[in-house]
Amino acid sequence: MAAHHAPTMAVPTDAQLIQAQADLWRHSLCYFTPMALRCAVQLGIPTAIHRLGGTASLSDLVTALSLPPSKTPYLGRIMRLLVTSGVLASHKEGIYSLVPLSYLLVDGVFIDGEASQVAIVIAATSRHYLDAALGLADWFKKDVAHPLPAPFEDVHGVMILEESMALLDPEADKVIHEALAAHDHMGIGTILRECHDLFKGLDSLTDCCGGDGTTARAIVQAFPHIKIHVLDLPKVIEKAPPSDAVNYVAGDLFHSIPAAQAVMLKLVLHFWSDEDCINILSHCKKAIPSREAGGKLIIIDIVVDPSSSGPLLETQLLMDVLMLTCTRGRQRDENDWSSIFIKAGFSDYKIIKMLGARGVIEVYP
Ligand SMILES: C[S@@+](CC[C@H](N)C(=O)[O-])C[C@H]1O[C@@H](n2cnc3c(N)ncnc32)[C@H](O)[C@@H]1O
Repeated sequence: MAAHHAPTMAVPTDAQLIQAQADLWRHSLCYFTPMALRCAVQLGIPTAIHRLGGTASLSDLVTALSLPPSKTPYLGRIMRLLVTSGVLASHKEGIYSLVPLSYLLVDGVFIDGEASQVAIVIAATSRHYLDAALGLADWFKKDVAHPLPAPFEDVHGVMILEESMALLDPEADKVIHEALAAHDHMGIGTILRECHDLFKGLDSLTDCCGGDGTTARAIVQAFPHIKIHVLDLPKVIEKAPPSDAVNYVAGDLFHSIPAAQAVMLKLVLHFWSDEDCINILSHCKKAIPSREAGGKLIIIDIVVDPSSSGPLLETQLLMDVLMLTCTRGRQRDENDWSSIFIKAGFSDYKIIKMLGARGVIEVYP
């Protein structure tokens, strides 16, 4: 018979139990916040508020969005949750306005290029993501041989961002790609303003997995003397807008990376396992000169800061569980980064700046 161990925690007091139950309700139901956000985006609420001059009452919104007037009180309840969770503001009872977050959900918003983040909301709250997350417990119980498929692959039988996903559900695949583009396009303007020295003095740069070249074109606009190569898969390069300013290279980062003084990996490594990252980083090392000759890698990715707390750490951890659920990659803290740099043969690195949840890291051969 199993030995009976005394519980290590004392029975909570009544006050603690009451609080615990309320907390449990919140933790079990807080998925309604992203659902309300999805609803607001699908109805076009941020765009409507913007077009109405920045503030709107419920009846303004019902009219602007051609909703049945009978739905007005129900809409008010969704709006109340969105205000409480910081997605919208309401400085005067019944009047709603945008906050920076909801400004990013206005159609056609332009900040250093197209900046709408609507696709991220739609992809992150899609059935494909939710079904993958619902499969987590079953995935944990399976003892599968390496390479371990992500829960997304386990549930859907296809890999996210691969051709197989496009064949399974072209519409969902399109949404996921749009979300990725929205995610990637944000930020280079800020990086150029906040980390100007990052590119100063470089004569050439390879943007490894540089997508359609949006980032590279922004860099070359700010630093016209830098010769930039953009490496990505042939299917991506084929669709990239023509540009005299950048040299597009269709290829595979596991095979060869165009030589340059610096190689940049922006939002790339979180997608790959440590083993793959070490392989990628070793290829990058071959593409750059010595540290004395100015050789370096520029990595822009989340740097989880376990010593922080609150919403920023929670965001980083949610992004990590997203990676766990949908990819074979992960988000890394400084120790994790340092370990893969050393294993790939680099001698040193420096976190140049943290920009929100992301860090800008220079890695030296
Ligand atoms: C998350 S996106 C990063 C885009 C870009 N760095 C940015 O920040 O805008 C990842 C990119 O990696 C590319 N990619 C995936 N596997 C690749 C491979 N084996 N070789 C080259 N590029 C690859 C994808 O096509 C995609 O454009």
